[in-house]
Amino acid sequence: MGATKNIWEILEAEDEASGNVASRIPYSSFVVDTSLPLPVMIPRIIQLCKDLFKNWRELDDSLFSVERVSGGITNLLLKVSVKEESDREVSVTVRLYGPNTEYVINRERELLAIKYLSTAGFGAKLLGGFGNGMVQSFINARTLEPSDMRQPKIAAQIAKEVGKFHKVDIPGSKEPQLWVDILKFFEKASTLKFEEPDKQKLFETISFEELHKEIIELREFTGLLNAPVVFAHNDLLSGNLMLNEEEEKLYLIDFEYGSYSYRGFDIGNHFNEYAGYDCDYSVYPSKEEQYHFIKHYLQPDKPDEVTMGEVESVYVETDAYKLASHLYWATWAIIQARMSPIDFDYLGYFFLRYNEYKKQKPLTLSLVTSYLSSSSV
Ligand SMILES: Nc1ncnc2c1ncn2[C@@H]1O[C@H](COP(=O)(O)OP(=O)(O)OP(=O)(O)O)[C@@H](O)[C@H]1O
Repeated sequence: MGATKNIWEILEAEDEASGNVASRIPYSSFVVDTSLPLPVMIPRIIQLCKDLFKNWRELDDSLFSVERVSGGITNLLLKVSVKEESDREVSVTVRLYGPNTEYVINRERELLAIKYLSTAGFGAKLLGGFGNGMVQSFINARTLEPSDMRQPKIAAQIAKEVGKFHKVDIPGSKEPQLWVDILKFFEKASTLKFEEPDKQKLFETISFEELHKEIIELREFTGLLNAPVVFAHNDLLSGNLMLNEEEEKLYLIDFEYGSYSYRGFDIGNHFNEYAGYDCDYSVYPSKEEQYHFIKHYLQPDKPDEVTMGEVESVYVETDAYKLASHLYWATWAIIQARMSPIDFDYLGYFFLRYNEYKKQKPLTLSLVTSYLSSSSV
């Protein structure tokens, strides 16, 4: 928890140095025990909100209502609504970090990203921080389902928003983190021990030597593309896309995995997510659907004027880095299988992603090789 506080101190110092004190985000050292049942937790959440926001301090607890927001598998997300006046209700979300999430999420990187991305108009506004979580604005929109993402109009909206997101400048190092993160996951995953004998047995069937070789080879191979590096979301699954149809406004949310990375990774990873948690890769977008997305990504106002050369280069990068996305989430899943309190078959998920990686690899290698030999990359 101390580490989280340090990050807030750094952000505060940055604001002070840049004279940006007016927009300073309140921080409370309050910690909410995530194992508490919701009725016991509610008064603590109200107390936390009062501690953070001065204008709520004098309000009676009966003016607050707290409910669980469904959908999150990593964190506990609550909606707090406050009747500030008889005709004015304000809602915020309170996110409590899930136990052990620090093994796969760099909170410092996440907070920096939220700060700059929310200023650039992406995601929910950051309103406050506390010992084991943060408070953000509540977004009035529906969360997408995997099947929504391939609807041409929605796909174009997503592509356009991702294109804008990739243009945001986040201060600090611009070194791509993809392989650093995959290797970090690998180091942790390869040294785990499971208490449950069944899980340990299944874990022992994983060849870490082979997995390591695949990671290094794919890093070398994708490196040949010299692919552009952007600040990438890295987790563009349907649950992280919210759409307000009336306002035609699409929100990219949840920047937990955001980092500088290859644009093809963000797009290939998004396409892999058409398959949902069931990993039905038969629904991976067709070449035509990918071109539609890529054209809107590259030129939202005049998608038909994008040159085929530009479309083809993003298409090839996407296909190459979709393999990296399988390796990323496969190694991540091994750690989750050991660390996450969530009842999900993470080891099964590892095998689904790794097997798909092996299945797709020959086709992708031949696509990239013929692209490289026909162009002067
Ligand atoms: N600011 C917000 N306003 C309204 N709803 C939100 C907000 N943030 C998240 N949600 C809803 O909560 C769900 C889970 O949020 P989020 O993805 O941030 O949590 P998570 O625990 O990191 O989940 P996962 O691990 O599945 O990505 C979203 O799919 C969305 O439906």
